[in-house]
Amino acid sequence: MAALAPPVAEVRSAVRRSLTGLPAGATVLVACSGGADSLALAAATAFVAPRLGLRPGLVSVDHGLQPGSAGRAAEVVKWAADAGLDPAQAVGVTVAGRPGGPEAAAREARYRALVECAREHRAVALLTGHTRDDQAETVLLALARGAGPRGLAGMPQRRELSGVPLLRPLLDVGREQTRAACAALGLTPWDDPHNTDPAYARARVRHDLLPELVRVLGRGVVTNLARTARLVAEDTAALDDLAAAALAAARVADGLAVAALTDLPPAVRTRVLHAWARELGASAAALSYRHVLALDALVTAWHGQGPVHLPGGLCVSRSAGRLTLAG
Ligand SMILES: Nc1ncnc2c1ncn2[C@@H]1O[C@H](COP(=O)(O)OP(=O)(O)OP(=O)(O)O)[C@@H](O)[C@H]1O
Repeated sequence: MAALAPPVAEVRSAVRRSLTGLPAGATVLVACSGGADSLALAAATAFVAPRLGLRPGLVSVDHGLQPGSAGRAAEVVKWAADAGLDPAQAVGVTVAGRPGGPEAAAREARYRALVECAREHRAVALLTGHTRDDQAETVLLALARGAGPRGLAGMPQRRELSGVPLLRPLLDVGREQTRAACAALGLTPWDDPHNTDPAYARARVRHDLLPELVRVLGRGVVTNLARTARLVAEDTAALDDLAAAALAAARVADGLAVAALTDLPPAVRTRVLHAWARELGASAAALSYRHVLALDALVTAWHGQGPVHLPGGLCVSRSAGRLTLAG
């Protein structure tokens, strides 16, 4: 028997680690674009899942934005069905124009369709092919836009999306490995032209910035950026726990007691205010650093200023030593 190619073994091990412990008999669904990362993931899942008593399936979303996209999704699905993935399904979505550009709209439509599919098939996990290189790019982009620790923490290995667990089994695997795994298995991945289009910041980071960083600082850069994300994520989780306890302690019937907030470290206090604003109904996407700073000024730089306006038409004011929702 031919020896197993190391990249294939590496991708399979990563998938095994991610899927171990899921309930036997359950369906796990791979989100596959046909690109090297998600194709390697799908092939590994087709191999590993049945050995763990799980049922592997695949869904490929056709955004309808490029010529031939429906044919490509159909090819992925045909390959998947032959590889034993069931369901193997293509789903078309309509991408509406919206602020943030077509990429943002496509991502939103894609995740909505993927979650619907996962629900329909009662999947216990939806798997995406994000790699260590994607993580490094995410960290660099977050650093450049001043996103703070929440951005620098990058993508988690696991999160919930509208009640569906989303897993990223390849977050510790390099992109080179997924390409090599596809080659070793005789699979021909599709190369998304968007991934090389310099109009997109991520494509510029991928093709210009990261290779330059590797050239200047050495090959460890990608792994080190991904490790930074993991370390920041741990610290951020600890600060979030402290903030949750501080928020509970600051609550009064109609808002928050300023005296309970004043002496908190800024990193905890701003988290308390962010979490409270979210509770009041401000959407995470619309709530900016500027809003949180304005709330913080009601606590730490109080000179009788007027209310703070938050996204969603919310209005917070300070009176009698409390922050309350006005109106
Ligand atoms: N059209 C799609 N249908 C289904 N899943 C998708 C689609 N596009 C992206 N995904 C999922 O989201 C992940 C990240 O996609 P993205 O395009 O950001 O990265 P990528 O590095 O180009 O990945 P890939 O090489 O798998 O296309 C993919 O690995 C895949 O799991």
